[in-house]
Amino acid sequence: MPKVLVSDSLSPRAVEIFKARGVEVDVKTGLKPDELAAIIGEYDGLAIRSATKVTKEILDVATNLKVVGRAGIGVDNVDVPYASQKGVVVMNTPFGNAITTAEHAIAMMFALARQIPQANASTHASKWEKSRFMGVELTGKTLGIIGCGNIGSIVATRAIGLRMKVLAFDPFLTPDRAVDLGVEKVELDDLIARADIISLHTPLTDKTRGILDAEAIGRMKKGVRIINCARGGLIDEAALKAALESGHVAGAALDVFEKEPAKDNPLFGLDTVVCTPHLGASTSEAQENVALQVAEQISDFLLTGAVTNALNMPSVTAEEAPRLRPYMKLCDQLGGFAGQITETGIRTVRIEYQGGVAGLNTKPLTATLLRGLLSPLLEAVNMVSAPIVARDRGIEVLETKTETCRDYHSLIKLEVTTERQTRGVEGTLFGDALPRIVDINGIGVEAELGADMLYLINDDKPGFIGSLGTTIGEAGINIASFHLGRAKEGGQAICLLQVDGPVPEEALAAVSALPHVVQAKALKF
Ligand SMILES: NC(=O)C1=CN([C@@H]2O[C@H](COP(=O)(O)OP(=O)(O)OC[C@H]3O[C@@H](n4cnc5c(N)ncnc54)[C@H](O)[C@@H]3O)[C@@H](O)[C@H]2O)C=CC1
Ligand SMILES: O=C(O)CCC(=O)C(=O)O
Repeated sequence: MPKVLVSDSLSPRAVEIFKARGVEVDVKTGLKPDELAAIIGEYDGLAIRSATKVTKEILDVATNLKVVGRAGIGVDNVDVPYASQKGVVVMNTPFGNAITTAEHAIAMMFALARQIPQANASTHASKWEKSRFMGVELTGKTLGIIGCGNIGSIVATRAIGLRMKVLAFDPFLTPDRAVDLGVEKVELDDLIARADIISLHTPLTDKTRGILDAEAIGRMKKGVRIINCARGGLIDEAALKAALESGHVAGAALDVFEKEPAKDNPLFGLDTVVCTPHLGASTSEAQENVALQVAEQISDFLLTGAVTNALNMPSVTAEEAPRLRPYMKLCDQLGGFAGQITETGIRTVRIEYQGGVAGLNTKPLTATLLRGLLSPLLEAVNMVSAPIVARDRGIEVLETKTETCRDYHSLIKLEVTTERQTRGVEGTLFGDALPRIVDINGIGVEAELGADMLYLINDDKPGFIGSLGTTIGEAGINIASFHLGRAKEGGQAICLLQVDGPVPEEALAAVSALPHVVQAKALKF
């Protein structure tokens, strides 16, 4: 039974779901990094919010970990590239808390416009300062949204409902989507110069870090108000403080801070600043949504192999997973075969899916082929990291799909071009379940791959098979199955032998030394 750790406070629904799905679950919140490191090795899955930091150090000792599920959107508390290297799938729940967070941004906008928190504190203090809290009306004001994805676009539609004019800066926002939303798509400089209120809704990346720095703030309208319910590092806090103190910025509403938990921050104590402790996602509805989703996603992955909302792996639905499984086995074998007979640097990998398989989700199949191909050549490559490793090494991966297939229901062709040559291997499924290699370098075979194989390229000469059998027999190796193929009579031939155990080096050397042998390799699957 797979075992999951819930290390941040999640709705109890998550635990109920894990248990109902047959996943063992422990809840241990508030762990220090060394405490998490001491126990993480026991778990197959980890369910988190933002408090747990899934660092390199944690991933290095997470020897059984297969999946990290973030009950929420931002995964900046997870070292995703390193998790990919380690083969750990990282998932989030991209929609579960979007409405709630957008509503928080709108609430912050009202809080700023009418100074509600300050007026509330003053009234509680029996001051009745009616003339101190002169607000601004939102109707007719211009809201500039930076990052118009899930949350930004919900904020936009709510703001339009408030009769505001909405500008959006987002390089990935299409003009059609902007029209559908009713926003004006603009460049950042334009937004900064025109907005009365600016609300941030981008992830924190190298490009967005400090997107509102001293220079950007300096170019804003005097009296601008700024809302940040996304991530702390998006605003230069020192620059914001200076602009608030000079009166250039009239107010800021911040849910997120450069350093969290924010117990001590340069902006604390300023009368023009409204703060909440990263509450954007904190409604019972959103927490229920994300807990439920993350528990389902983690359980699906651990129990069925279905992949939903992963940041570092192609999606596989629960329906697809059982159909893909035999093809994944075939891809593993095709990739592993090609990888083990490849000796020089790979330049190009061509994958062709023919027939029925072309209609399936082939992304996980390609990831499996690449894993199989690269595993014999590189250490610790897995399905998650293989496509990244291939790209980083400049290996061109070309994928084509053809719905027709001449001889089989489905055929997967893998062709690998190295510095020296191009080699190909093709495979199919018998009875929709049993992987078979049907072609190696243009020579037809029909081979089932076992754990230990002996692969030979030889000249097609009389007596060769006999001498091969004798040599192998003398080495004490039992042959389980024997597959032959040749290009033409007397031409180049291949032998693929399934043997009962690893082929010792001396036996391989004896086979290699036989007359007519061009190449001999011991393969493992
Ligand atoms: N305060 C809180 O509790 C919460 C905060 N968040 C934060 O909100 C962020 C946004 O969430 P979603 O809208 O769901 O994400 P999303 O991925 O749907 O939208 C983000 C948008 O930012 C855009 N973007 C990326 N780089 C940009 C750049 N350089 N300039 C302008 N736009 C850029 C993207 O194209 C995308 O449309 C999350 O990354 C997370 O950090 C999310 C949930 C709760
Ligand atoms: O889990 C939380 O409270 C924070 C939510 C958040 O920041 C996110 O989903 O990105």
